[in-house]
Amino acid sequence: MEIGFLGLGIMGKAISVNLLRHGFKVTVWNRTLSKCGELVELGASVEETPAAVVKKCQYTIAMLSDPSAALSVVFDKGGVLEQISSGKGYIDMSTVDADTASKISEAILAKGGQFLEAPVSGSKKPAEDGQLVILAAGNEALYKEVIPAFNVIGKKSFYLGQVGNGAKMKLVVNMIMGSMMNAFSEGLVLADRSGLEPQVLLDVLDLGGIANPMFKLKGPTMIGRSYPPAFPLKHQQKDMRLALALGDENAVSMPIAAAANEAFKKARSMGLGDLDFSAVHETLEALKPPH
Ligand SMILES: NC(=O)C1=CN([C@@H]2O[C@H](COP(=O)(O)OP(=O)(O)OC[C@H]3O[C@@H](n4cnc5c(N)ncnc54)[C@H](OP(=O)(O)O)[C@@H]3O)[C@@H](O)[C@H]2O)C=CC1
Ligand SMILES: O=CCCC(=O)O
Repeated sequence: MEIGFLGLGIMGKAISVNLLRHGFKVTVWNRTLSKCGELVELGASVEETPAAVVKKCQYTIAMLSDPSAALSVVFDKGGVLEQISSGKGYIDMSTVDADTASKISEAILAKGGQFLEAPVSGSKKPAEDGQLVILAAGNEALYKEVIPAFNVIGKKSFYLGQVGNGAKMKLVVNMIMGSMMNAFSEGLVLADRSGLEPQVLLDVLDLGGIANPMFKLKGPTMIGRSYPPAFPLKHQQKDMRLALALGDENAVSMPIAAAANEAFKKARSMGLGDLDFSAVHETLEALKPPH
């Protein structure tokens, strides 16, 4: 199966490498074209525009930063719409809102193409290891056709029905995750300031009912105040913002998510947007060195 891949950031690169490793032919494009070099060394082909990738491949996957990037790659000059046609499938794995997914879907369908949104749960390491959770919605026939690729990319795929449901599910999950990360940060600081060993707190948490892979993975680096980016904080804040807008549309009050969003915004204002989202820890006053 020949797959086109648009967007070689943290996730796009990891997913493309994994597809190549499993014998898929992959043709890549990235806005900053120089980032394609590493993939070429591993056997990928490169094209100079998203349109050229779509022209060459029956199926094209995109993994882009946010709604504006996802729209630009489809609608701008040299974009996906110029070459999408009957018999071609476009699969957008970027985390966006339901409106963005619907706009893209309508445009692709109007050109005779097939569309699937397929945001993912899981970060850099699960992407490298093919252990993502895929939240697909849209054209069910296309979903079935690309299952061989999804089986390599993820450990489980969900088909969620109409376009928009994938985006909504992903935003709900990340809203919970962003809120948890803030509570966890406060807990680490509270333990430290009240004379407890944060590492012992991690051990206690890991044995109880709120044990989870995120605390286990991020806890030790947060204690060391190191935040190498796996999931960039600017993207987590984008997801909180989009989840809050979904809450707004549905009249769901979300005071905890709103507070978490403020903390991520504050972290961005401190210049921490490109670090891992666990860097929200740095917003806590108690962590800062005394003046
Ligand atoms: N990292 C993670 O753990 C996870 C991320 N996600 C989601 O996946 C998506 C990608 O995340 P991630 O790989 O971490 O992000 P990165 O910031 O590492 O990569 C973003 C990608 O989008 C491209 N891009 C940005 N703006 C534009 C634009 N205007 N036009 C064309 N391309 C553009 C970048 O190109 P360039 O190289 O030129 O800047 C790059 O390829 C996001 O929606 C994120 O929320 C989902 C699950 C986990
Ligand atoms: O959108 C990013 C999700 C990160 C994760 O699930 O660990």
